[in-house]
Amino acid sequence: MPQTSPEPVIRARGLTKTYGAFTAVDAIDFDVAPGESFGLLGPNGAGKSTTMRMISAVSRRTAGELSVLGLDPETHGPEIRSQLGVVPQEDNLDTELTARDNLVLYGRYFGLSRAVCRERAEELLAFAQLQDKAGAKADDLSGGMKRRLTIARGLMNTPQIFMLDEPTTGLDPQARHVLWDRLFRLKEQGTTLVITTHYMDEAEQLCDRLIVVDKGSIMAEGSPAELIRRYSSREVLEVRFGSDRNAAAAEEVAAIGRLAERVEVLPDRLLVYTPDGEGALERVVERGLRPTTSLVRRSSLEDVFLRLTGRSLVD
Ligand SMILES: Nc1ncnc2c1ncn2[C@@H]1O[C@H](COP(=O)(O)OP(=O)(O)OP(=O)(O)O)[C@@H](O)[C@H]1O
Repeated sequence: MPQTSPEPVIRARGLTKTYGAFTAVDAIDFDVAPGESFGLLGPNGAGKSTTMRMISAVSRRTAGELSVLGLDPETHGPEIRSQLGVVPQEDNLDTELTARDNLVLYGRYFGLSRAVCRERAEELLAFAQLQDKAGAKADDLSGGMKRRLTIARGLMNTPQIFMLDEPTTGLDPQARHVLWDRLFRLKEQGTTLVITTHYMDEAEQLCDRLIVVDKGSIMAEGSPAELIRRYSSREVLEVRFGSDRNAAAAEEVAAIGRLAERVEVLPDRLLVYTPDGEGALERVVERGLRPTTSLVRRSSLEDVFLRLTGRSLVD
């Protein structure tokens, strides 16, 4: 029997948003399958939040088609919003309320009974590892805890699609890992996740598939591994020669035959894209070039972004 792919839970065709003469989202096409963890990866201003707001039925599209759970956000905003969980870029908790009351009150907005809200709040406090903070004012929680509480709050209505705008921006590495672990659990439970991020490692950790967006357009689409395969080499040799020597060294490195698929010159180092980083380093050294430091690593989404846009995504 031919395999039929499931109906997408989000379908965008020619989706566009303009603000006056400025085009923030420029005719983008994408589908999100049920249970998928889908990412929008791009720098600040790429149009990620604007796209999220159109999906969440809080901002109207200017042109194109958009369907969320089979419904048009233009005409079915309330129905769509009741099925979505939303974690905005900035935490907007009620700072004077306790962690528990933030959850209960939010559940009440969705028309859930007080008893259901209380039960669900306890479950989600446990999920967010905040049981011992249940009675603490939201304002007194750390940044990572506030973020976990915002995530718990977004799950109060047991959403079919969970939308997270830059979930870990501003958090320290440990807090980010705790949060990734929680999101990974949701993914395992089959919740569809839509995540925007400008962190490559976050996209690699959490997303089954992603679109790389820049200036309102989609530059590439695929799984992290596919994108790396398609747009980068297997390994990258990073060499530094000192800032005044990098450009000259780049020409010499590029001149070494069959050494590299591509050489990128960054202000502080050269990136040599090659199937064999150690071998490439040996040949650089054989040529009498003496880098001050060298490092061989696997290609990452950062390399994909650099290839696609000519710019580095790191702020
Ligand atoms: N209400 C608005 N009026 C005018 N321009 C806007 C408005 N909202 C967003 N923009 C512009 O649209 C572009 C895309 O913004 P958007 O917030 O979607 O980007 P982003 O990729 O989410 O980046 P960030 O992570 O900084 O939010 C930006 O140039 C932004 O200044």
